[in-house]
Amino acid sequence: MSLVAEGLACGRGGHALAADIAIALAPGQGLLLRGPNGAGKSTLLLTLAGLLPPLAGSIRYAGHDAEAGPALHYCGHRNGVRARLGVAQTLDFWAGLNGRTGLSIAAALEEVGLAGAAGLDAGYLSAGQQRRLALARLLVTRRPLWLLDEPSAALDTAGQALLARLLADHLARNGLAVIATHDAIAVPDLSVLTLGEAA
Ligand SMILES: Nc1ncnc2c1ncn2[C@@H]1O[C@H](COP(=O)(O)OP(=O)(O)OP(=O)(O)O)[C@@H](O)[C@H]1O
Repeated sequence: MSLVAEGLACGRGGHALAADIAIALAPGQGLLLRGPNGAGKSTLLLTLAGLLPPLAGSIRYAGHDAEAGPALHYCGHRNGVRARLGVAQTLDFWAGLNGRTGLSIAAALEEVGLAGAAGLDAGYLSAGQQRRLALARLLVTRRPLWLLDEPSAALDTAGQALLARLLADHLARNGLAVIATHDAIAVPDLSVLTLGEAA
């Protein structure tokens, strides 16, 4: 699959935060969104996800087989974790909702370093562990495009290395990714789009 956005403007309440955006991502390519607080990075991700309408321009996802399911994962600031639901149950819920097209629940928890916490209520996880659980959702359902908003928030050094590895593996499988972040992401050859100063 490839992603092409042309002449794209995005904003809130009809007020444009970023305009004239051009994005072209081929299979295996990733894009970092940079820019100060309020520049519109989250707004652009929501627009690419189809959760906000573009104010101008077009977004095309070419070469995706709709019968294979939705093209993208949107992973926002919130982890989507319910305190009283177990860790494995949480992931099982998401896999049931989104499709069991990736790793098993056990394998995904192992991958993100949460195998030992599988039976705990998710509310007992630390902030970084909850973020790891949110990232595990990307693994139990395979989708070609990952839209990630501050994915490294609360992750320790090992968690950031894990995130980089998951991203590199995803891109190596011809996936695509757009990542809004203030942090360094140790994945080679990511392109960068910097949005302007906050109003
Ligand atoms: N529902 C809304 N109505 C009006 N303005 C909004 C709404 N939601 C967000 N905004 C404004 O849009 C601007 C862009 O917000 P956005 O979250 O896209 O920025 P960001 O670049 O992701 O910032 P950060 O680096 O802090 O995450 C902010 O000034 C914010 O206050």
